[in-house]
Amino acid sequence: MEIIKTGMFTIAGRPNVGKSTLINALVGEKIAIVSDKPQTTRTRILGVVNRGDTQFVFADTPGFHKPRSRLGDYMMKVVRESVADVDAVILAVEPTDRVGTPEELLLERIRESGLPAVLAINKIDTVKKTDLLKVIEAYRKAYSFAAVVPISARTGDGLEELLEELRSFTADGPQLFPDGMTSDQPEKQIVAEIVREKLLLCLDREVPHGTAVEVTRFSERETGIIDLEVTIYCEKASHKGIIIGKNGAMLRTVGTMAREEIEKFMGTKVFLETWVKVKENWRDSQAQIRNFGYEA
Ligand SMILES: Nc1nc2c(ncn2[C@@H]2O[C@H](COP(=O)(O)OP(=O)(O)OP(=O)(O)O)[C@@H](O)[C@H]2O)c(=O)[nH]1
Repeated sequence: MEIIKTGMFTIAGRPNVGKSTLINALVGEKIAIVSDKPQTTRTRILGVVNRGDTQFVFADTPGFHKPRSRLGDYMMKVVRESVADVDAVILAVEPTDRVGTPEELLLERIRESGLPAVLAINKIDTVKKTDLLKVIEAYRKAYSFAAVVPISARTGDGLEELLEELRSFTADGPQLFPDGMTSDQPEKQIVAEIVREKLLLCLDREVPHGTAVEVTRFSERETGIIDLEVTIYCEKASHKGIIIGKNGAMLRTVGTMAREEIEKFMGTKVFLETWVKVKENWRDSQAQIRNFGYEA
């Protein structure tokens, strides 16, 4: 069907509320990495969903938090900018009946922007219906939302209802992204993010949060096989040892898990070579941050 309507939406919410899971579930493909550790998402990621005559474009944003380093400053900037230029804001919240400080701050910003806000109460697979009513009531009292939709990004519950609510904020306009394009993320970046996700999964919190991943080689053979070389940068020599692990065991595990997922994503066989390098304090250096694709 020809696309004649488009809408841009931002998904705001505290760290770990499930923004990346939601954007992946809406798009139907993994474009953002997910982990149980907060502050996983570093850059703005766009996800594209076509339904009938409408194209929905979603922007995932880094979790709302207090900056502690330059990378933190940059993430806050992305959050601030992401509420501009959109048709409506989706505020994703945990299914708890107390409006927390991060939510109050986000609502403050949404109010200032004058944009309509749709409340998406996520993770409803973890609460009873009666408790959900209390959550709805607490949020209805706190803000006048254009709509309130209980969802589970994990099971897919409520997602079509969410799209239906968002349809009223779309406007007549040309298709923004071509058919088949589900994200503005270049493949290289998605590959790097998959590796970072596996680091987050396999290592204790402190180590992966100080890492950046760069795809240093990406070439395709005539047979379709893809050769990848990925360099993992960490902040300390001691972290390098942890990432590599005893006899390289940790790096092998991370590499295997990443490769399997990259193969699924690319739809072809992949050879993955991984390197670990120390780059001290990269998080505090503007130039380095830009170098890793987090445009400041
Ligand atoms: N039970 C349940 N868990 C969920 C749901 N959605 C997300 N999660 C889990 O919540 C955790 C955080 O999910 P993410 O999607 O990474 O959260 P985020 O808001 O993008 O996090 P940041 O990148 O830190 O801002 C993961 O462990 C998810 O599996 C849901 O609907 N139900």
